[in-house]
Amino acid sequence: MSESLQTERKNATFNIKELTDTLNGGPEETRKRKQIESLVFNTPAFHRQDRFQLSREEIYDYSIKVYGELIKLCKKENIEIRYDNPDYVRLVGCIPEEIPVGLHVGMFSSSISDQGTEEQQKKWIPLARNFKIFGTYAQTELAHGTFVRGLETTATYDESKQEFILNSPTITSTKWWPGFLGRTSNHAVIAAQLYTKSKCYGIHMFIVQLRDLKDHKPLPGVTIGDIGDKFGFDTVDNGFLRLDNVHIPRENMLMKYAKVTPEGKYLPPTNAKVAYSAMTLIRVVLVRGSAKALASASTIAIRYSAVRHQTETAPGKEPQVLDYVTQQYKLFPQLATALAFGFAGNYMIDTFNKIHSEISSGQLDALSELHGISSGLKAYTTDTATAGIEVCRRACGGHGYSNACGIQHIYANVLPCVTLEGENTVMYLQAASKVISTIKRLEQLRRSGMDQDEAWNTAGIELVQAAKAHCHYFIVKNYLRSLEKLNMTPSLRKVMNSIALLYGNYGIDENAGDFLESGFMTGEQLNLVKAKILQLLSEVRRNAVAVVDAFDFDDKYLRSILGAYDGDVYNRLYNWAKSSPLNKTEVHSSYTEYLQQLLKSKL
Ligand SMILES: CC/C=C\C/C=C\C/C=C\CCCC(=O)SCCNC(=O)CCNC(=O)[C@H](O)C(C)(C)COP(=O)(O)OP(=O)(O)OC[C@H]1O[C@@H](n2cnc3c(N)ncnc32)[C@H](O)[C@@H]1OP(=O)(O)O
Ligand SMILES: Cc1cc2nc3c(=O)[nH]c(=O)nc-3n(C[C@H](O)[C@H](O)[C@H](O)COP(=O)(O)OP(=O)(O)OC[C@H]3O[C@@H](n4cnc5c(N)ncnc54)[C@H](O)[C@@H]3O)c2cc1C
Repeated sequence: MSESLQTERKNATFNIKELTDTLNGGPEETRKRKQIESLVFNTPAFHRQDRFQLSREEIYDYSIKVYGELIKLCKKENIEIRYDNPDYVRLVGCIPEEIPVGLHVGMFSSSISDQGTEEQQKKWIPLARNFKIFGTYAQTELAHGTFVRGLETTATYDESKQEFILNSPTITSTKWWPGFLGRTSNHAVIAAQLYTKSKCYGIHMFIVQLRDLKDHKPLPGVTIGDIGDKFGFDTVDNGFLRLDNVHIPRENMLMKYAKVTPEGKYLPPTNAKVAYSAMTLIRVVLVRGSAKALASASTIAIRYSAVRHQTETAPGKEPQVLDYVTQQYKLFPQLATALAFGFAGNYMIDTFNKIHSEISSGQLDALSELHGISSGLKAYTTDTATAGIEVCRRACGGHGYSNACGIQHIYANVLPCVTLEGENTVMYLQAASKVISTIKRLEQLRRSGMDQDEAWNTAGIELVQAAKAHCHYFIVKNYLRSLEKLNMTPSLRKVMNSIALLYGNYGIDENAGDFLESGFMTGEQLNLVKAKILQLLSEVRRNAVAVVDAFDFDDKYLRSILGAYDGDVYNRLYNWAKSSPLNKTEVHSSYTEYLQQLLKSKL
């Protein structure tokens, strides 16, 4: 155990277990979480030492193995695989890889349970829940992702056969990006333009079988594959799909809201956007996912900064890097942001569950409001978390650039979330639409309108800024309100208040221009904010390691040599480097193949 970390933990002014229980929702929740996590951490199949030395194909193969192990484990422990089952969420939450079950449960199954009729749910949900079929959610196409109404895949109703015929009419209509589509899934919920009696009724969702259940071969009319290597998400076979006259029964259209009768008559839903429900769920999940990712990166960087000593500040005295105010200014706001986003994630899940049950009973009034706040928070938290994770990585210096740091994989897994489930700029504009549309509606009542689209496009930058400010304000307010509601001992509350105040003041300092421009604050007041930040950094310093310990991330989850609990960084780093495949032999074969000839040649 690193002496520095031991000292940090001894100096803490609060009880670490109390904070862990507070963040988990109580000691019983902590016990349940640790019990569930031990199932994963004690199953060797979930952990490969050489995971980051595998080829793309080996990594995919490994992810499918983990998929199978997870399903077996859930069956053995009688844990129902549902995104709204807390034990399942705990279990899948401690597996750091993106694995096929995410899309199958989080989008394929949830689309059917949210938008399928009773009969459709009775037929498909048991098949999905018992993994008799593997599904994904195929909406995005080669040329359209954001503009859902512009998707080109067609589903044309043939009343003589009471079937829909699905087609990819153009190269640009090729489904492109859906996770686990390329090699894994044998079914998909597919978004397509619905045609009946030669009229188009817009985007609707259809269950389509893609592969034979006996030999997994693509069915007739289905062309399918992986889209190739990506920046990250290397366990995921994001795929492409083309459909050539693929016939499905009428009953495969998800018809809880919109319907097509056997005679081909279209019956519209009360709110067409209910078809987008699966996206809203994932946006909600991504808020909490961003918090967890930033908390992981903060844990690694803060522990490492407590272990790392660098540069003499007095003869013979090399301080911990964490004692530099610049290092504190890098890392402590990330720690504060991770906590703030965690509380925002809890709020989002609670709000989603409340509105989701209303929607399930047919009350769709709050659908648009849920969409606005989930879109805005998804954009704001994923943007901020990806930037903050990179700050944490850079704060680790040279070793932060080694895969032994562990932050790279966190970053690579969170980075696509600024795009998937709604490109963030467009998502901000969904939050701004609520704010600005009310103001514009008032303006339009008082005077004749201008060209709305031109005004909207011209004001796009301010709209995004308005949405960001709205989200930031919401997160600060929710953070403080959440702390007020929590029972904490005075020692813990003092620490948590300092961190929350740091988050608020840091946010003002980072956006000083807005506060000055709006006249909300003067330069002198902003100087007070900067002074407050310095004071708060020194307050947080003493407890920073203890606070990240309270996140209670197992070393097997963090997979970080720099951020391991015991802080034995240098020995581990040396052994990790020696185990690199490149060091298998004393002399690499490239010497005899190439270098030796070079040395001998007369060049
Ligand atoms: C359990 C979790 C497991 C795993 C999670 C981890 C990782 C997941 C990994 C990968 C998953 C990735 C999956 C995907 O990426 S799926 C594809 C995602 N694609 C998108 O997000 C597309 C983004 N675009 C849109 O959502 C829409 O096009 C739009 C930008 C919102 C515009 O929609 P459009 O139909 O054109 O709307 P308008 O005609 O402009 O009308 C606006 C009107 O509609 C309301 N609205 C829009 N969307 C929704 C919605 N989802 N819910 C409710 N209401 C919605 C909007 O508020 C507005 O209402 P008004 O009252 O103002 O008219
Ligand atoms: C790792 C990963 C996994 C994915 N998984 C799935 C999946 O499982 N299923 C699925 O269906 N899809 C999936 N996607 C696709 C993803 O949902 C889309 O990429 C995303 O919705 C963005 O759409 P796009 O790619 O068309 O981006 P575009 O919209 O083309 O974005 C390009 C640029 O255009 C700008 N822009 C676009 N529209 C506007 C506008 N109206 N106003 C202002 N600016 C605009 C954007 O801000 C952006 O800067 C995945 C993507 C990734 C990266």
